[in-house]
Amino acid sequence: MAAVAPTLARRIARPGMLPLCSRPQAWGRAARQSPGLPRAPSLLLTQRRAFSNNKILVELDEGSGIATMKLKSPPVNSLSLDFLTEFCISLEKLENNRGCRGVIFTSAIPKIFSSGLDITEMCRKSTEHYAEFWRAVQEMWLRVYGSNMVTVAAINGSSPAGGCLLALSCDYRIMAENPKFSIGLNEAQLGIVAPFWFKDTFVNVVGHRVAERSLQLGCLHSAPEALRIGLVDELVPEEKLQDKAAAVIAQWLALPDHARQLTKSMMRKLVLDRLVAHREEDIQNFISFITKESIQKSLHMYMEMLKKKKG
Ligand SMILES: CC/C=C\C/C=C\C/C=C\C=C\CC(=O)SCCNC(=O)CCNC(=O)[C@H](O)C(C)(C)COP(=O)(O)OP(=O)(O)OC[C@H]1O[C@@H](n2cnc3c(N)ncnc32)[C@H](O)[C@@H]1OP(=O)(O)O
Repeated sequence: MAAVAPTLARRIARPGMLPLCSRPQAWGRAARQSPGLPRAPSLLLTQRRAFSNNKILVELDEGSGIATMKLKSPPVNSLSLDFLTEFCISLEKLENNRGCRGVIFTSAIPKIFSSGLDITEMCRKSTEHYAEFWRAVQEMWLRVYGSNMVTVAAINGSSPAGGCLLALSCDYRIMAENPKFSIGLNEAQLGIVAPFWFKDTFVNVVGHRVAERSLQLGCLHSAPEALRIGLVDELVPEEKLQDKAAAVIAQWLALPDHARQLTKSMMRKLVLDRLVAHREEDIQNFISFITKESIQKSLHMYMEMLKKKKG
């Protein structure tokens, strides 16, 4: 996979080529297999297929049609260009497998779901690098938010910024009920601004007032608070998280696919179309913003603060 990743990264990045997400997704794609009766995944005698790359483990239960994508990029599952590339490859494989109808995103790293975008990718790099990186961030969001599959985030650790975006892009969020775990779009704390599509996704989940306050203050919400403001849908003990996620997906999959998919598309289309229509402009905005000396200083200070906290 290591050899494949840079090739795909270039494919995502090259403006002349069709981006992966130009393939129709939740909007205009044929429905997946009919669900039949709802079945509890744990009761099925079925085959499990697994594949993995350097950073993501994927297991597909062929009986239930539910896959689990486990993020495994130590130390903190930061969303680097390589990670995002491998993530999109894995998700595309599942999208192309008509037997796969639902995906659970979770982490293989204790206490951390994802630490968000890899800050080192945004520090003192070339314009070309920033363009490639930001296109990959967009691609992840377009793929998850626009997925035809039922998507559930099983949030088994802290999930700031880009990690929170991944969870927000799913159909349902279940978090481990540990008050030490936090989640939110904390960009303002780093001296940066959440892009409009992060904001739109957040508003669609928690509503305008809660989103505005939380974004302006760069809040990281503890798990109980995240439940209170509707940022996550439920809390469960950590050991029950995966079973609960599978049970929720089975429940959603009990409905006819075409009705669920068209409804999802209707709810999300405006927000998705907005980025699709302004993708290049958004990349240019990111580059102008991130190359400002004041922003580079803020990011540098934030990284120093993380290191100090450790030592
Ligand atoms: C007008 C607007 C126009 C356009 C829009 C423009 C710009 C928008 C731009 C960007 C949007 C960005 C969104 C993001 O996702 S930014 C990332 C935000 N993430 C964070 O704030 C998380 C920071 N990390 C933490 O809080 C903690 O590390 C933790 C809670 C995740 C884990 O804590 P631990 O105590 O378990 O671990 P640490 O010792 O803190 O970390 C271990 C190790 O990992 C490094 N690290 C942590 N997070 C990141 C990261 N996100 N990127 C890169 N590296 C990270 C940390 O420094 C440690 O490294 P060392 O071992 O010291 O080398």
